[in-house]
Amino acid sequence: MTDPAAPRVWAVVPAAGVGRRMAAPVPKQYLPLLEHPVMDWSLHALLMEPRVAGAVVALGDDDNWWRGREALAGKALYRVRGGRERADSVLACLRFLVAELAGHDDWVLVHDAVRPCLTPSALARLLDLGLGHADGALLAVPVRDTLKQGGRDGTVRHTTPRDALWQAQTPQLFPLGALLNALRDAHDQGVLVTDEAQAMEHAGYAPLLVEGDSTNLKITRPGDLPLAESILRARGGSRAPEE
Ligand SMILES: Nc1ccn([C@@H]2O[C@H](COP(=O)(O)OP(=O)(O)OP(=O)(O)O)[C@@H](O)[C@H]2O)c(=O)n1
Ligand SMILES: C[C@](O)(CO)[C@H](O)COP(=O)(O)O
Repeated sequence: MTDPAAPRVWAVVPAAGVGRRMAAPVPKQYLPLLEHPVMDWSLHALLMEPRVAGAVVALGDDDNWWRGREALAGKALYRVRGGRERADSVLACLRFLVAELAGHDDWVLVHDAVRPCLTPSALARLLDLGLGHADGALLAVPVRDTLKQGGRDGTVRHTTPRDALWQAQTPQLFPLGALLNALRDAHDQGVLVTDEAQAMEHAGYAPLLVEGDSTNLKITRPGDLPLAESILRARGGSRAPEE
């Protein structure tokens, strides 16, 4: 039973990329993963969380995943046209929410369509810790490898101290109004942000880092798909996404 006093949370899923680095015949969010499209797993992980009200998905013009879908895991799905950059796709989702669905005090949970291995426990931890933090919060993992700065000639320039470095993941959780303003200002100022937290930082906020786990990988290059499959199989095939 969800807490009636808790803010409403909408999932925002950017899924309009073309997947250049994957070099697959179709954008990677549509590739099969244990007999379901990658993005079904990502959406299912979000929508199974009781505190998530529904999802707005940014899709490309040549999408054929949607096929009139209106729900997944019993929650409402809405679609918008994605933009040139990931940030533009997220902004399109936020504008739709403000115009059509959301209330002023609602929050958004932005999650890459190509992160299919998000666990319910990591998502719950982010919501438990982040919903009370007005600057928002994001899942991240501490950097584990030694980091090298490379030079143009392919040699090491220097080793970067890693003790305070984190690898940002998604979901990233923010108050809807604050994130909309931050992304819109970053766009208007020509600041290309690669995640939502960067836009919020640019606006002067300090999002909370919530430790996730390294299995929440982003499907980016060909080797990532079999890795995601082994992660899901190790969880017992996880809970396959419902229609
Ligand atoms: N204009 C864009 C670019 C990306 N994305 C989405 O943002 C997420 C993370 O982006 P990334 O991994 O970079 O996906 P692509 O942009 O498709 O990959 P590439 O950079 O290799 O082309 C993906 O779910 C992707 O579909 C989006 O909605 N709109
Ligand atoms: C949002 C993100 O997944 C956080 O690590 C990442 O910045 C997306 O980068 P991409 O190049 O758009 O995949």
